[in-house]
Amino acid sequence: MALLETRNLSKSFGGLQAINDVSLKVEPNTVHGLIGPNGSGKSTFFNLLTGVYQPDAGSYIEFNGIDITNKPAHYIAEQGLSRTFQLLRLYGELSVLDNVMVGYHPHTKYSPLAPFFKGAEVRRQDAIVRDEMMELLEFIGLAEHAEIPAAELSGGQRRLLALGRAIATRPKLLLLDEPGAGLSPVNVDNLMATIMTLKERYNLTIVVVEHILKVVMNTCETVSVLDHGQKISEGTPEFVKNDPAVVEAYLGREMADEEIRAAMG
Ligand SMILES: Nc1ncnc2c1ncn2[C@@H]1O[C@H](COP(=O)(O)OP(=O)(O)OP(=O)(O)O)[C@@H](O)[C@H]1O
Repeated sequence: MALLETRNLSKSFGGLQAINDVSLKVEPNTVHGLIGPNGSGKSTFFNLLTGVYQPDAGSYIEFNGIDITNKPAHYIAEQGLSRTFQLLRLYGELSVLDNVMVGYHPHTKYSPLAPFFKGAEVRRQDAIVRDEMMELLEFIGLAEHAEIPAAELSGGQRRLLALGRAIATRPKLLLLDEPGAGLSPVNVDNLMATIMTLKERYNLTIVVVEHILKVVMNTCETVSVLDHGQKISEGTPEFVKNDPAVVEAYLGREMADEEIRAAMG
């Protein structure tokens, strides 16, 4: 059974059909890419999945066997659907460790005030959470920076931290919104490796929107392509890369032939 399924998903803003009748399935424990030219509807698609936007009538979204159409964002997040943002939202003054602890917080069983009345049980839980979060920081390569304020991290490290914080919420499905944007080529390679490691370690399913097609081609089992809000192609990276409809969609945006080939290469 698919972990996520949309059926006839549509969203219009006034006269503009930003998402047009998109049906797709995301299989569990896969990395699923979502690509398309600028303005093709990728962000809108994420916003529909996470309950930021309400879809048009006739749309249906199912996650983990539950109908999440028109459900509020907090309910959808509680079901285990989590996302990272293009714009980072880190707590700069908090330590790196505290930033991932914040992500974990909904899972702790005691009240947020409990640390002020630390009993033995609370201290025990604190220690367990700390150990788990340190392990997560090890995985994303930030353990040695655990105690410094997040604001002191480099751009690439902050992106890793944002990823770590999303994973700390223990999602079943993680939506990554352009994780590679602004990264150096070396960091892009690290990011790809990190995505794959985290997927295995935390048994995640990942949907990734990414303009750096190398990331999509190297990490995704399946790729869906949007153009003008419609799904125009879907399949393995190899299939999509060679699909004339996809090349056409990018060319239609006046991208030179060599450029698209190089980007997809
Ligand atoms: N809140 C909104 N109100 C009106 N129009 C919107 C809104 N959000 C998105 N749109 C429009 O919907 C279309 C799809 O935009 P969207 O941001 O989803 O595309 P995208 O594929 O994520 O683009 P990019 O790759 O540039 O981030 C665009 O024409 C955009 O202007």
